[in-house]
Amino acid sequence: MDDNYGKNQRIIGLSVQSPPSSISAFTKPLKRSHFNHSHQPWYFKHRIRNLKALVELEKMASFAVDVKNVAMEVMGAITESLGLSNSYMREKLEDGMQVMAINCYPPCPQPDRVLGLPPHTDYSFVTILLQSGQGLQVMSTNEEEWRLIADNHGVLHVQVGDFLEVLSNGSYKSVVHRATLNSEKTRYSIASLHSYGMDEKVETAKELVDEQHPKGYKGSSFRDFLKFLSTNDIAEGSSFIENLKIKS
Ligand SMILES: O=C(O)CCC(=O)C(=O)O
Ligand SMILES: [Fe+2]
Repeated sequence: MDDNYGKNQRIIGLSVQSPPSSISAFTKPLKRSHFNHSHQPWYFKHRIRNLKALVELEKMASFAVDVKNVAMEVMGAITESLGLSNSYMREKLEDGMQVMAINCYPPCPQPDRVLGLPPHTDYSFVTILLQSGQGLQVMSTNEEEWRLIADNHGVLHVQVGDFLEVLSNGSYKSVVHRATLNSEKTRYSIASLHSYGMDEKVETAKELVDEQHPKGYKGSSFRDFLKFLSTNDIAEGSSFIENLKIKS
């Protein structure tokens, strides 16, 4: 069987809201997008050529703004749950980055033999995912089994990423997840990953560090993550969060 059959065809749009300027933007695409970086550049070229595509792009932009608002709300509630204020990271997150990954998984005749996306964690504080059908699986907290996330139409799935594990000093754990395939129909997902700006380091909140809870993670930025990506293969099991852990 062709090894790539049914595998994720990923199209990435990056939105950078603070300098240095962006690779490609979704949140205000008609004003300031430049789709010069994509795993499949033909996609955007094709899409922005006609009016219908522009309308779709506008829908995507408005979805991106809505999702960002959800992420802001969720992160406010999470920092509160950690005993920090609701606005603890509001400004940095507001001015930060939102990466939208649109994933397309064509049907596969032997879905048990191939994965759409291999197990990984996301670098983000939170990832918010919309899926067209089920396929996302998360590793249980005891690391013993994969759990399928139900496909409730239109429901947003919120998932903890590496930066939240760092900020919370390990109270929140970055979720290991993967995408599985099915033999019947193409599945789409839109993942929205939220973080600080390119060079803003995420540090463990000092309020969460004491003698019983020593600082467990090195600080890092989105650029540090990109550097890590350039020399490590996440598909082969390299883990950014493992790399940030301070070994005692
Ligand atoms: O398609 C999915 O269900 C997962 C997507 C994902 O994990 C990602 O884009 O990082
Ligand atoms: Fe992911």
